[in-house]
Formats: sequence, structure tokens, C-alpha cells
Amino acid sequence: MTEYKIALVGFGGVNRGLAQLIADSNPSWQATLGFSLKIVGVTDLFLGSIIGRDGLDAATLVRLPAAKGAFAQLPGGSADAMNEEVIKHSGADIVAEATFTNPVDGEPATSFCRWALQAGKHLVTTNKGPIALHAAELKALADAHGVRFEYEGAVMSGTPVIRLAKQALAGSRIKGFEGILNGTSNFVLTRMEEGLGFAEAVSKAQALGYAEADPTADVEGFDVRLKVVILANELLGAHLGVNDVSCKGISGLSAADIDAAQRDGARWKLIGAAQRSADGSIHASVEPRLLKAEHPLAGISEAINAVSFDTELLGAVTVSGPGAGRIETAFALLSDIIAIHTAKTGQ
Ligand SMILES: NC(=O)C1=CN([C@@H]2O[C@H](COP(=O)(O)OP(=O)(O)OC[C@H]3O[C@@H](n4cnc5c(N)ncnc54)[C@H](O)[C@@H]3O)[C@@H](O)[C@H]2O)C=CC1
Ligand SMILES: N[C@@H](CC=O)C(=O)O
Repeated sequence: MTEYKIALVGFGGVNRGLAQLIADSNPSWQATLGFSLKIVGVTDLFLGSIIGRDGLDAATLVRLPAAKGAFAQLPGGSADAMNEEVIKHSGADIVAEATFTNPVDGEPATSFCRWALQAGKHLVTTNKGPIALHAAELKALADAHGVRFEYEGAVMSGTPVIRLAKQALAGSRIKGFEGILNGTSNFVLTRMEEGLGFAEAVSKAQALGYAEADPTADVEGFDVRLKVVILANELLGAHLGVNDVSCKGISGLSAADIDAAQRDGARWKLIGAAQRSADGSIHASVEPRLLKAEHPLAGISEAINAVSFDTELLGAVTVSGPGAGRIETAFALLSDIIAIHTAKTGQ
């Protein structure tokens, strides 16, 4: 019977979602997935931290109020976020990192990732900063310490994209991709088509757990830019930095622009794309595009995302599914843990 001990770093929507999945489904995972999970530590800048080497009750953690220092309410808990202690010394086999994405330098999340890998812990994360900005270093650290580094949720939440493209499309010769890669902005555009104002639509996306801590990243395209860098580097063998990707968001679109598009049978969509040219160079961009109704991405609404891979052998292969959401993204962490288990057991 395999049991993995897991430490949660950041206890906002996504890691609380993972705790919820554990509370609901852990008893059945031994039969369906071949392992179970035991939470041995949680740390959060706002809530504080707790270590329980014999296991913390997931349902109790989920019920914890989102109040400053709330972990101090639990026996053995603290109002301080003891990140390093939880990552290195809670006895975890796996660290699930889900703190704020910092699109500028990826910190402090990248340091949390380094600590976990250097301490010989498998690492799963939904945080785009460390992957877009420091993937090569973190992959080398994981290899050097004989542990796995998985990050499926960094692009399109729980919808399988990175592993699908790297594994199921291996050998198909991916030349490029274009996609709707931000749930918040797609949700906002959908609401604006129904007549809601931009600011109200952003507030709704925040309440639903789709938006970044600073939603400017969503609506100005910075979040999509990180995802374009991740996909281009992972799938096209590019070595892009964020400054190699031109970037324009949706904040300049007015209600009149949205209405005019609808009258023409078209829709504005925020598109992230990268394409390899004949000379091997890669052109990457993020921009709002006016799509005619017949375009394969035009029908994608709400917080749903979609990406269309341009492959030499199959032509276009398009995947769509949730692009944001607490439980949806927690599922991505579960899929990463399944990948770790599969690699370990060879099953
Ligand atoms: N919510 C979503 O739909 C998706 C989120 N992501 C990414 O997953 C990560 C987590 O997202 P959410 O849970 O929605 O965010 P959130 O804002 O709900 O939670 C983040 C938590 O991290 C904590 N935190 C921030 N800095 C910290 C630090 N230095 N030390 C300890 N804790 C710290 C915050 O107090 C907060 O509770 C973000 O990087 C986000 O970009 C990725 C895909 C989808
Ligand atoms: N804020 C992001 C969350 C997922 O990466 C989004 O809206 O897509």
C-alpha cells in the first residue's frame, strides 16, 4: 500500500481544492490510483502554518476560515508562515507549491521550488513564474536529486496539455500553436458580450477563483505570455524569455468593439501563439484577435480555454477544457502526483 506524504505551500483556492479532493476521495484512491495521500504540513503567508507528521485531517483544513493567522486556531498550528520548515522538515515526499505567480522574477515561489528539490522532495506546482522563468534550472535540480518536477496545471488548469503534447503527440512534429490560454479574460469577454461592464466582469472572475492575485496579469496578457513561453520552450524547443513575446491584453477593448464584432458575426478573443518559421526562428505573440464564427477557437466561451497545435503529421490538433478554477486546477496537481506514482512504479 503506497502512501505519499504531501506538504502544501500556499493555501488559497488551488491547494485548498487539493485538500478538498483528498478529504472527498482519498479512501478510494488506493483502489483506483494505487496510492493515498497524507497531508503532513501546510504553510501560507496569510493563514500561517501547521505541521502534523502523523497526518492532518484534510476536512478540518478545508473548513479553516480564510482569516489572518487562522492556523493558530488548530492544535500545533502557528500564525507564522514557516515555509522553509514545512518544505524541508515536515517529512513530506511531495511538495505542492501553489503560491502567487510572480511574472517578473518568479520569486519567492522559485526559491520554494529549489528548497523542495534540493531536499529530495518531488515537486508539483501550478505556478507559472518558476516554469516560464527558471524551468531549465529546476529541471536540472530535480534530475540531480533524483526527484520529479511536474507542472501540468501551469497551462490550461486541469485540462491536459503539456503532458498530452509531450507524450501523446511526441513525434507528430509540432510546428506551432495558437490558443485561448487565460480563463479570466475569456470569461470577461463572454460577460461583456452579454452587456456586463469590464470591471464587474473582472470582479466576478475573482469571486469564482479564476483571476490572479493581481488581475492585471489576466487582462493585460502577462499571464498568457508566461504560458506561451512555457509551451514554446517545452514543445517547440524554443529558448524564449518573456521579452521575446509581444504582448497586448484585452483592457483596450470597449463595449462598442465587442458589440460591433457581434453584429459582424465575430468575437474578440485573447490569443497566445507561437510558430516556428522555415529558418528555425520562433515568432510568439499575445494579442486580442477578431475571430470569424467559423474559426475553431471562436466558439470557446466562459473560463474554458483551448489550444490548437499545428503538427506536420496530423495537421491541427485542438484541445479544449477548463482554463481556470480551484477544483479544476487542483485536479492538475493530482494528475502530477499520478505521473510521479507512474514514474516510480512503472505502472
Ligand atoms: N486559480 C486558478 O484557476 C489557477 C491558478 N494557477 C496558479 O496557481 C497558483 C495558486 O493559485 P490560487 O490558489 O488560485 O491563488 P490564491 O491567491 O487563491 O492563493 C495563493 C495563496 O498563496 C499564499 N502565498 C502567497 N505568497 C506566499 C508566500 N510567500 N509564502 C506562503 N504563502 C504564500 C497566499 O496567502 C494565498 O493564500 C498561482 O500561482 C496561480 O497563478 C494556475 C492555474 C489556474
Ligand atoms: N488567472 C489564470 C489562472 C490560470 O492560469 C486564468 O484566468 O487563466
